Amino acid sequence: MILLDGKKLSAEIKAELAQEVQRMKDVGQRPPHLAAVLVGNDGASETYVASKVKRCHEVGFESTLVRLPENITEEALLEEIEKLNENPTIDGFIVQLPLPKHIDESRVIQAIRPEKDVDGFHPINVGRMVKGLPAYIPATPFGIVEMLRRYEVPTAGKHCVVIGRSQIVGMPMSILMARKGEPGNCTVTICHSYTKELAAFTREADIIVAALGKPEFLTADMVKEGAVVIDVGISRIKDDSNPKGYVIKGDVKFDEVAPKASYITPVPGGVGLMTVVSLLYNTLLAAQKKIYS
Ligand SMILES: Nc1nc(=O)c2c([nH]1)NC[C@@H]1CN(c3ccc(C(=O)N[C@@H](CCC(=O)O)C(=O)O)cc3)C=[N+]21
Repeated sequence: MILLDGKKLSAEIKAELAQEVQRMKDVGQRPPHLAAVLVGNDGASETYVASKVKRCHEVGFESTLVRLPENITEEALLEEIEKLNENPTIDGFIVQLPLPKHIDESRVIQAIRPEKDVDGFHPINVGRMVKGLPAYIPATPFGIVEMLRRYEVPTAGKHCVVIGRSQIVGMPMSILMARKGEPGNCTVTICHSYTKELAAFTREADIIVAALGKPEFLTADMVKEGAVVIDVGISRIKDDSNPKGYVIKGDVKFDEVAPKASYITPVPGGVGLMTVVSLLYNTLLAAQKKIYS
């Protein structure tokens, strides 16, 4: 079993980004600048956004955190987005999800200028990705593909089963694994809440991407010997014996699945860390106008 080590890989990628930022500064260019919009004060969202800001500084990017109150109106949020769209010193920005229930997420995402949509959630970027045109690839699937690439995990001709069909992970992940190229060239099955006999699919899978958001859902009996197992889950489970008051659990029952897997990602220390560096990478592409020239 080989551990797909997100900590090690993300550190490598951060070093590459830092070097590129230094090169930009050396030729008199300003560093890439990422902004994050955080509405309300959900604990997990606070942690993720704080981590994004921290990583920016580690590689020499500028970052701006736009904090807005939980009760902000949709119109006022759209005005904030328009300011970021128009601000020439900001290369890319994200609106942290989920948003409060009274706000239409889809409308907010569509208000982001595609050139600055470093999350890759705008329909223009989704459409471009599906068509194989230059596009920002959503950070979590991008990070997973980068892990498979750097560990040289063979994917061509393999059966990849993606559990979950979310707009931010399952859907783009399926498209990336099926598309021409390496990693890619997979036969892909998308499983979701209406799938009958889900275990019959996962037991056939050479590669499993668990992105359904149910802690320790994938157990050893659901996995073929030698499968590649990618765990996208991050659930906070209350645990008073832990100083933080919670522990993080993935969608995979790691201890029992790991001995059967050829490659597996841990949680924490796996996909989540790759997500953050992929967002930085997209911001670098934005600053260098590599997607939209
Ligand atoms: N507009 C938007 N874009 C996102 O990219 C986005 C989002 N909204 N909403 C929520 C999800 C989740 N997400 C994570 C980022 C980092 C870790 C991460 O760094 N995880 C660490 C530590 C986890 C912890 O300690 O809480 C690890 O897995 O080792 C996890 C998950 C980005 N998301």
